[in-house]
Amino acid sequence: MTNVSCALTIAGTDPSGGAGIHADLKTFQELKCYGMSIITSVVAQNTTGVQAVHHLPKEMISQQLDSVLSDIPVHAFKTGMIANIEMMQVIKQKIETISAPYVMDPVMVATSGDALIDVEARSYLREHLLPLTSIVTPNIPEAEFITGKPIHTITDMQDAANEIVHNYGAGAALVKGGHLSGEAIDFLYDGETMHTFTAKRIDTKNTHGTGCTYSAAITAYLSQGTPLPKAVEKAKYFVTKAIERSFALGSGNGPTNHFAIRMNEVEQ
Ligand SMILES: Nc1ncnc2c1ncn2[C@@H]1O[C@H](COP(=O)(O)OP(=O)(O)OP(=O)(O)O)[C@@H](O)[C@H]1O
Ligand SMILES: Cc1ncc(CO)c(N)n1
Repeated sequence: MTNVSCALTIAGTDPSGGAGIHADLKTFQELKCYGMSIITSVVAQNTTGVQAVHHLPKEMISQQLDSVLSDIPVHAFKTGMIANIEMMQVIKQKIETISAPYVMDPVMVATSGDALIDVEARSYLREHLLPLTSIVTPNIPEAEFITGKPIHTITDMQDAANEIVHNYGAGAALVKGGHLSGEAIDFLYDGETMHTFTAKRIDTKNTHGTGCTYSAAITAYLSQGTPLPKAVEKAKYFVTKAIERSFALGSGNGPTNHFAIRMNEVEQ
């Protein structure tokens, strides 16, 4: 027996290394988890956008899940890009058997603006997967889709978090303010308390994969037994450092820096 924490991500790929499965595994590694991954779609993308997408057959997604679940414990897991309803149905069936925290990043559109999931799959995600979550981490446009209401203010964000838990059945909702101006404020509503996480806004265009990195960090901390609000607090610190020290790589939105905290430690 070993006491390592095992974290699993179910998501699409990013060959340029900044988002999706790649961001998730790098984050798991930095936060000292044993990382595992189920690939849903192979995405040809980079810092400028998405060039092509190839979806894996649902049978292959199912088989990857069987390979992991029949062999290795999962202490927390996350989902990211799940492109269509067929995939969602298979994933739903499998994850219902996992008794570990479930973090959903309700990925719909990439930082570049490219759509990553079918329009009709958005509603399936909301109706069938959201009620299974321990926490969902929508950005503003995703929270607007889930609630069907526009979000312009901090009060709108808090109302959305509340509604996503009470009306749509999420275990908890973290509504992220990356798309608003001013401080980078996120609200976590866990069914009882509205928690606020604030960081200074960093003046950078290098935000490719911030949502993936943040939700992967939450998953990592939950897999290690950290309680939810503390897991989000620590993940917010991690993602803020990763943005602060992001890489000016590529000609579009550069990637976050998954070893920013380690670099800090080295320099101090
Ligand atoms: N410029 C910034 N400075 C500081 N924090 C930021 C900045 N942009 C985003 N954040 C923070 O990064 C985290 C991810 O939020 P964001 O809203 O960007 O997610 P997202 O849109 O899902 O990401 P992605 O671009 O990967 O889809 C949140 O904690 C948000 O507050
Ligand atoms: C595979 C994948 N998942 C999520 C995002 C959102 O950043 C992305 N760009 N690519």
